[in-house]
Amino acid sequence: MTPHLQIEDVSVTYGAVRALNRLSIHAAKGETVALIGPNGAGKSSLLLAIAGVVPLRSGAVRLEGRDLAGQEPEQRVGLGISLVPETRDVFKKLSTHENLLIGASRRRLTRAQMQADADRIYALFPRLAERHNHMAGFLSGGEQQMLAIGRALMAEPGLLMLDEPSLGLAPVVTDAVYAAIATLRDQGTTILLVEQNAARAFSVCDRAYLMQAGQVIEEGSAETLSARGSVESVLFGRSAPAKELRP
Ligand SMILES: Nc1ncnc2c1ncn2[C@@H]1O[C@H](COP(=O)(O)OP(=O)(O)OP(=O)(O)O)[C@@H](O)[C@H]1O
Repeated sequence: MTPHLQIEDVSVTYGAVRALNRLSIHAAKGETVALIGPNGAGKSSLLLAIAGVVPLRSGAVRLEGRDLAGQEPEQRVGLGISLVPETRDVFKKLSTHENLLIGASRRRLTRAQMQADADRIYALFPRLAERHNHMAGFLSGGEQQMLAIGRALMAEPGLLMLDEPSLGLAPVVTDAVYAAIATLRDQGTTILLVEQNAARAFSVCDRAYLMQAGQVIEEGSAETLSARGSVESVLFGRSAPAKELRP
């Protein structure tokens, strides 16, 4: 069966820096796939390349078999690809609700449809409902992360890419964000999740790739990778008891 997303032999360079080196991964429709690796492994570059924000030096990005070469980032959003970057960009001077509506601006919706979609986001993140009228710039870091995810969801993506969604968040806020990710997974969204917090990623993913220096060095289920102690050696250059990394 054709994978939902297929990355074939992709290389990305920034001048003399090679961020991705002939990397290949795939995700089936509805699968949640984690990308785990240390700083500089190329995780963000991979998401940016899929979103069309950074160009490929070689290789191909395919969505449901279709080569996305030449598709601009906006066109890729139209094809169902949404990226929530590490910077969790929100329009700071607009309200929470306005930020959500902007997320749906490419879809031709009536006001009632837009409100219904926003209500679904509020159900996913009740905290945003409480803050619907607040200016986004005054939200906490965790609320801004929820809003960035909510805005991406308003585009109704088939493929949602999340770059370090737990970064800098308190554990209780991370719990809320991961509960939402689990709900999206259960609803059948294909998710590509970049995390340094392997235990969190393993709590929701079907499969993970371990990345280092722009390449995949191992792939498998959370159980397999935990049992092998692979994550510790990739992230910290050492081996540790597998149970430490179980969620
Ligand atoms: N805009 C850029 N210009 C030059 N080099 C870059 C740029 N962005 C990333 N790099 C380099 O590309 C390599 C991969 O970086 P990337 O941010 O994709 O890794 P990462 O795994 O996401 O790391 P992090 O967790 O720190 O974000 C690194 O060597 C990084 O310094």
